[in-house]
Amino acid sequence: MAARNTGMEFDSSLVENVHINLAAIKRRAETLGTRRCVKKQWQAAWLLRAVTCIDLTTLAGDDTESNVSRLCFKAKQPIRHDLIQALKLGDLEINCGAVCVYPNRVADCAKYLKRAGASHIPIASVATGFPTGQTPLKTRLEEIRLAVSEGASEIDIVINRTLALGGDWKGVYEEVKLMKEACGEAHLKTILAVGELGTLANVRKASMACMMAGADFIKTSTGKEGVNANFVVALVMVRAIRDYFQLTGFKVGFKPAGGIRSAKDACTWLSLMKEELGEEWMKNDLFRLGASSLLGDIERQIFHYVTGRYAAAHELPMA
Ligand SMILES: O=C[C@H](O)COP(=O)(O)O
Repeated sequence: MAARNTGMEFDSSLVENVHINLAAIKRRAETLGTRRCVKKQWQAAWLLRAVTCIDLTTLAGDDTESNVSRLCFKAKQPIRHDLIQALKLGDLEINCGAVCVYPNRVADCAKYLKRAGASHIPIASVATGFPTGQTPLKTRLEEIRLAVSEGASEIDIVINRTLALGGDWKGVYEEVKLMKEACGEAHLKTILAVGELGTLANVRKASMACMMAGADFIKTSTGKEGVNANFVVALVMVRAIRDYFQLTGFKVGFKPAGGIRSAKDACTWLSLMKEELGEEWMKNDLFRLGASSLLGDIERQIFHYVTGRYAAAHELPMA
């Protein structure tokens, strides 16, 4: 992880008079989506990089010890050993960036990552009444402390959209600051839930309020809203990260999440990070892809790269 963002005093000028040039942002986003972003000879390397940036996620009501244990073993060995060898990478160990679960499943992750010899893989827990955040502040803070005590080293909180939609950015800042304190040594990712913020100006303001309060990452979505990660909101968020860095010297990470399912998209996300923030933001201490169903397509593409054909169902045991 990059050096932690210790935040700053609330500065209202950073959340006032925000104007977003929607047409220009959309034009820029279209250039990301349409052109080839990675040369063929680099595709496998980019896909492996993307794997190391995945927060391998399961956030379902029917999560059990058994599917969480599979998730942990998959995070430890996301790409088959023979494919790694076919890429002439020898015994290179590739792990996912983290596993991401509900607080009640954190202890399972700690148990199975240990059993897999992979206790170095961070456990990210969603918290604070994920996905809606509609529980009392005291409960939300307690949930963070509980997840940390069970073994989470990264906490993905949801911001208070009621405060955000009412324009109370100081209120958002103060809650996130308390959440940062509750995290202790754990890294704080703040989920903006962009699909519920109404405007891109609010996305920019929410990004700034969270970073001022000490967010180590800003994350687009819970994966449960109607609108998930997309390149338009991402551009607003990564440019806020750039401005915050210029202002404070703190490097805040970015995590698009929700609906990211294709290997091609994973490369486009990496390309966005490279072009907007530089190569430093293409590594997993400053970039994560929150995804429950992306790894399968990446495996399929790597299989294709190695063998020249697409995998049959039985050839790629999915998580
Ligand atoms: O934080 C991660 C998201 O909940 C994952 O969303 P997804 O299931 O659409 O990949």
